[in-house]
Amino acid sequence: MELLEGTKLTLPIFERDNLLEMSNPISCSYSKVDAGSSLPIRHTNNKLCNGLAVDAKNEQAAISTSAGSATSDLKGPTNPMVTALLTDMYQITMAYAYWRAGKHIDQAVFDLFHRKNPFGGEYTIFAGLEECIKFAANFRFKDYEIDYLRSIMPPSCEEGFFNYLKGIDCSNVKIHAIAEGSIVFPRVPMMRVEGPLLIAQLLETIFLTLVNYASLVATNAARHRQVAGKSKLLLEFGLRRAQGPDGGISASKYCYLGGFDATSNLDAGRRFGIPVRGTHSHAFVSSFMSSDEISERSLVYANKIDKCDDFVSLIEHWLSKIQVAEFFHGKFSETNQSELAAFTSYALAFPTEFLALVDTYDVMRSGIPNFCAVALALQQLGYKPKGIRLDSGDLAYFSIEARKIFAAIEKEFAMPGFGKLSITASNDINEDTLDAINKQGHEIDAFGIGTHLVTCYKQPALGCVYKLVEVRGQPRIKLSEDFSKVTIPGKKQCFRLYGNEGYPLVDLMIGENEPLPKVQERILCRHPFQESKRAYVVPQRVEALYKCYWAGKSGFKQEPLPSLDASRRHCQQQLATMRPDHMRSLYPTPYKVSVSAKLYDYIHFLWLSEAPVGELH
Ligand SMILES: Nc1ncnc2c1ncn2[C@@H]1O[C@H](COP(=O)(O)OP(=O)(O)OP(=O)(O)O)[C@@H](O)[C@H]1O
Ligand SMILES: O=P(O)(O)OC[C@H]1O[C@H](OP(=O)(O)OP(=O)(O)O)[C@H](O)[C@@H]1O
Ligand SMILES: O=C(O)c1cccnc1
Ligand SMILES: [Mg+2]
Repeated sequence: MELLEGTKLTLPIFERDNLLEMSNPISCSYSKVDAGSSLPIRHTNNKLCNGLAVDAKNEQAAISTSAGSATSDLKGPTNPMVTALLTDMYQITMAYAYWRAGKHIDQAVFDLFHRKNPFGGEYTIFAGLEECIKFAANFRFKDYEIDYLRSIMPPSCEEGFFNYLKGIDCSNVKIHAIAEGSIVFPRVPMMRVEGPLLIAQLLETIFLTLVNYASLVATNAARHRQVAGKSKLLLEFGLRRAQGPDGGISASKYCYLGGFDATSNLDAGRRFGIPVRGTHSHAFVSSFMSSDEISERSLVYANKIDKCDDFVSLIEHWLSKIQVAEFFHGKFSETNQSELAAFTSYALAFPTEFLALVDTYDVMRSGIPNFCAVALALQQLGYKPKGIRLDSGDLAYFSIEARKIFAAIEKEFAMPGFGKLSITASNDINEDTLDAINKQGHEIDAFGIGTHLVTCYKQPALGCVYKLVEVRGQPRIKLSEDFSKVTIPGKKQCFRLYGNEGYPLVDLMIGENEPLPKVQERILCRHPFQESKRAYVVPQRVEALYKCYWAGKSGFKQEPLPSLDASRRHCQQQLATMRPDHMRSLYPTPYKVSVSAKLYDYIHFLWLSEAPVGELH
C-alpha cells in the first residue's frame, strides 16, 4: 500500500499487534496434506509454517508460564479493543455512587451463569475464560480513558473518584471458574468473581461480552459435530459472514474448541495454532476462458526426474478416454472448456494438492468429468489427487454419484485410491441439513460450514448474566416473578455427581461452609425452587467444578490456563461422558441442577425476608 507523505493512517483493530511482528520475516511453504483429507493444510502449530509457528507457540508458552504468579505477566486479550473502557456507562455511574457511599471496597461476590441452554438443547459449552483472565490480568484504566470518563460524567463528580479509578486493578480479585471447554448447565455459575464491590462490578459487561458469544458458538460447533459424526472433517468457513472481524476471529477459535478440525481463517490459524484449510472459489474457475491461457504446459512427475512436456494434452487424452467409458455413458458430451482450463492451471500450481470446485457450470456434465480427467493425468504422473468440493444442488445425491464414478474409474483404469478421493460439501449447511443428508445417505468426507455456524443463526445470543450474590459476607438474592430469574444467593461450591454407569447424574450447589459431598454417601439434592422435586443421590464419583484461575495477590494457588488444544480435548471428553438422551437434538432430557437441603432452606428464607407481603383490598 502506498501512502502519501503526511497521510494519517488508522489501522484496523487487529493490525496493531501485527505491526510489532512484522520485524519477524515470515517464510511459508505449502505443507503436506493430512492423511485422508483433500484440502491443502498448513499446521501453524507443527512448524510447517515456520515463522508463524513460533509465534503461536510463544503465545501459548506465555500463557502457561505466567500461571501461578500473583501479579501475572499474562498477555492481554486477543482483541486490543478489549479495554477497561469497553463497558456500559452504568458501570461507571454505579462505581461513582459506590465510591461516594464508601461501599467501593466492600467485599463482593458475583456469579456469571446462563439461565437456559441454547438451540433448544440441554447443554452449553463454556468458553471465553482464557480471554477473561487475560483481561483481568491487564485490567487498568489508561490516563486518556480517565480523561474521557471525566468528560462524560456530570461536573459534580469529585476528582478524587477519577484518581481512585487510576489506581485500580485486579490484584484484590479472585476468579474461580469451571474449566474452559466444559459442559455447563443453567444456574450453575461458570465463573465466580470475588473482590472489592466497585472492581468486581466493573468486570460485568466485559466478562459477559467475552463469554456469551464464545460459549454460544462453541456450543453450536459441538452440536454440528454431534450431527456430522466423529469421522467427518469439519471446516469452519465463516469469516466472510461473521459479525465483523472480532466475530470472525472468535468464531474460528471457539468452533475449533467445540470440535471443528480446521478453519479457513488464516489469522486465527496464526494466532491460535488452529489447522488451516482452503479450496478455491467459483471466481477462480470462471476467470479462465480456455486452455490457450495456459502458457507453461509442462509438469514434472512426482518422482521429480521425468517430465511431461504437454500436461494439457495429457488431460485432453484422459477426457476423451472417459467420454467413451461405460460408467460415463450418456452423462456428458462436451465439457466446459474454461472450467477445464481452470482445473488444469490449479493442478499445475498444486500437483500434490489438487482439489476442484465442480459446480460452477454443471456438476455431472462438466465439473466431475473435467475433474476426473485432470486427476487421472496427475495420477499417471505419480501424484495423488485430493478430491472435489460441491457447493450447490443436492449434496447427498451428487456425493453418491461422484463416489460411484470415482470407484468405477479406479476399477476400469486400475488407478488405486481413486475411489477414495475426498468429497467436501458446502453451501448453507446447518445442523438440520446435516441431519437430513445423514438420513438420506451420502459419500461426503468433509463439510465446510460458514453462515449458520458463526452467526449462530438458530439462536443469536446466549443470555449469560452476572449477578451479585454476596456482599460483606451477606448473601444477596434477586427476586423475580419468573422463577428462572431468581438468583441463588451466597458464595457457593459446585460439584458434578456421577452415577454407577459413569454418567453425570446431577450438578449440586452447596453453601461455602457446608460439608463436601462424598463418594458413596447419600445426599439429598433439591430443585432450587420446586419443593416437590428432590432426590437422594449416592455418587460414585464427585467432581469439584471450580478452580481458581485468577488469584490476584491473595496467595491462592492459581490454575494454569490450558492451551486451546487442551481445552478442545477436554470438551470432547466432556461430551463423551454425557448420557446420550441429554445430548440428542429432539426433545433432549433435561439435566438436573440442584442445591443442598441447607442451601434450599436458605434461598427460601431469604426469599421470604426480602419479598414484600402484598395487601389485598
Ligand atoms: N440432500 C440434501 N438434503 C437436505 N438439504 C440439502 C441437501 N443438499 C443440499 N441441501 C441444502 O439445501 C439448500 C440449497 O440451497 P439453495 O436453494 O440456495 O440451492 P443451491 O443449490 O445453492 O442453488 P444455486 O445453484 O442457485 O446456488 C442448502 O441449504 C443446502 O445445504
Ligand atoms: O454457505 P456457508 O455455510 O456460509 O459457507 C461458506 C460459503 O462461502 C462461499 O460461498 P461464497 O461466498 O463464494 O458465495 P456463494 O453463496 O455464492 O457460494 C463458499 O462457497 C460457501 O458456500
Ligand atoms: O476454502 C474454501 O473452500 C472456502 C473458504 C471460505 C469460504 N468458502 C469456502
Ligand atoms: Mg455458497
